[in-house]
Amino acid sequence: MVRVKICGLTQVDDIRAAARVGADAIGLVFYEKSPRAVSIDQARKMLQALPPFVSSVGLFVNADSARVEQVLERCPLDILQFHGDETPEFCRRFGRPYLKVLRVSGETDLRRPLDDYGDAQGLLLDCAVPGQWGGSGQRFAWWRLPELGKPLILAGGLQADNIQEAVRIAQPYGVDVSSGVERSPGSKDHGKMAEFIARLQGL
Ligand SMILES: O=C(O)c1ccccc1N[C@@H]1O[C@H](COP(=O)(O)O)[C@@H](O)[C@H]1O
Repeated sequence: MVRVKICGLTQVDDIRAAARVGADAIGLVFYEKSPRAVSIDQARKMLQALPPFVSSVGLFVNADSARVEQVLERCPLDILQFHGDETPEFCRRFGRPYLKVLRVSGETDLRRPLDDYGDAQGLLLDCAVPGQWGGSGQRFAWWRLPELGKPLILAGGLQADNIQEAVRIAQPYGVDVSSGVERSPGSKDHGKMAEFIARLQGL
């Protein structure tokens, strides 16, 4: 079964719903310019509602180390997701499991980034959209991802209607969805979250 992360949650109710419908991980956006950004206080409350065996991921975009440390001091995050131009040195500075995001538009040689970010838990592939860091709802041209000994996670424009095709083509370790399960930016649609996971289970 492909692992699922639902990202960009902003409400305690969304956390409970994501866990109920079977998400393996939830993502909280600590990037102030995102419509899905959460404050540290909001994140703490949401994480308190997280049931066991569901991982929490904190998403950052070119944050400075002090900001990441400040979040980590107050929020018990399991994994960091670096969605900007962070260097390998920066990503490993916190001594926490992390995912590095690569923005791609189609078939890309992943060996170099895998070497550079050799201690990452995995690489997450999102669609390259000029002027946007992520959460764009845009997909890239999927291709069969190679076996390179590191989990590869597919993101970018995923939704219930295309998730089966995406997984059949790319065969990723996991998928990450945000805008495809929303009614408006930052407001998750619980029915769409359930449908997304049901389609994956139907594969
Ligand atoms: O969600 C955001 O607002 C966001 C902002 C900045 C960087 C990344 C962001 N979200 C991540 O982008 C991908 C794709 O999202 P979508 O499913 O196409 O909406 C995903 O990893 C989100 O977590």
